[in-house]
Amino acid sequence: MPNIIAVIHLTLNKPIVIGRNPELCSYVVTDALVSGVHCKLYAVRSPCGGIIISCQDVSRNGILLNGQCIRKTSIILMDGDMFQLPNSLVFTCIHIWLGSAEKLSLFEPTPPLQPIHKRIGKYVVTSQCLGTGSFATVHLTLDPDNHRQVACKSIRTKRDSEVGQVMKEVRILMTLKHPNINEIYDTEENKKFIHIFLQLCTGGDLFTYITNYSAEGNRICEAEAKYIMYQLLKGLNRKTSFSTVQALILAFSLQISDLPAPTRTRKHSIMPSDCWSAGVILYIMLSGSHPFDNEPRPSSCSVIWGENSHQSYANVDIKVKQKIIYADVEYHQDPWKELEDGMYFKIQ
Ligand SMILES: Nc1ncnc2c1ncn2[C@@H]1O[C@H](COP(=O)(O)OP(=O)(O)OP(=O)(O)O)[C@@H](O)[C@H]1O
Repeated sequence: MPNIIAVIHLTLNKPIVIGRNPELCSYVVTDALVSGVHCKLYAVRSPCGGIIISCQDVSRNGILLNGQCIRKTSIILMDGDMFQLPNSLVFTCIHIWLGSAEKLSLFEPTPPLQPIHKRIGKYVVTSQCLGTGSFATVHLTLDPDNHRQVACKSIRTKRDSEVGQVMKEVRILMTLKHPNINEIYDTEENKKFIHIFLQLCTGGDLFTYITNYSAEGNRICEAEAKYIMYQLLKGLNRKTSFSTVQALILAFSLQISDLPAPTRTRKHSIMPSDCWSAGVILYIMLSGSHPFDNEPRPSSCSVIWGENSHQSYANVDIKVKQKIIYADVEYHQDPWKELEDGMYFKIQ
């Protein structure tokens, strides 16, 4: 049984800095191979409702994650993971959620007690699910050759034509290198799946960030919205003619998915559909609500009471589509009256 010399408690949205410099670090380790600021620990809420614990290495000598060397990158720490400062302390990550006992979301992926690993090419794909989208499932993955964790996005394919289309787009995106664009490192294909290995985002998603951490309730202040928007537009400006991308806000390592949008032409340096999506994101950041999708969704009660829930969902979708087509956006209510600068922008 190792000696436990200290326990570091990590609280949501309150980073802990570990290193040798007492003025810059909240947890000081004096060993010679430890850098002034060695690494930073974060706890943020995940889009699925759980908590993401991450460690950003900023050191000269790196850290060991379960015996693997990790350098100058951010990693996600799972329950039971061990990370070690070079020739120094070993930390075991234990997830204890001291918040409400209820599950925060019905869709929270419950990690298996014994994580399973699967080899795909040179990558070790873990059973830890980072999230699911309409077309793909994303798993936490190790890239042993490059000493880093990555995200593996697996898309199930049915037809060869689908594979060709997705791969064409992926190959174009792989040529893009920009600090505000989520990098695609590699791909692997087999008869059933295309696996895309992506830069790992450890800071959660923008929507969860807006709705969980902002002092203004469900929205963020104009200055921060401006800063995030600046980075988003820089990423979009670089990507110009590509149809899907995850713009990455580097400072927070947040990811933003493109929203569905009208058709595009090639006249602008940023595609019209991307401008439209960016406008929607700015609206959400400033107001805390969606400009078009703000109708209440049918509750599960409607199923119990025998109502046709598919029909109710379809009705809401039709209303949302109509609002988009007629640019029916509300600017007269709170908070728009107080947002002087924000009023210069309008989604039309
Ligand atoms: N690079 C990444 N790092 C960490 N988590 C990721 C990464 N990419 C995706 N995820 C997680 O996986 C989820 C699903 O991602 P995916 O790209 O398949 O769908 P989406 O873009 O969120 O949704 P949709 O495809 O339905 O529009 C995301 O919501 C996110 O929580």
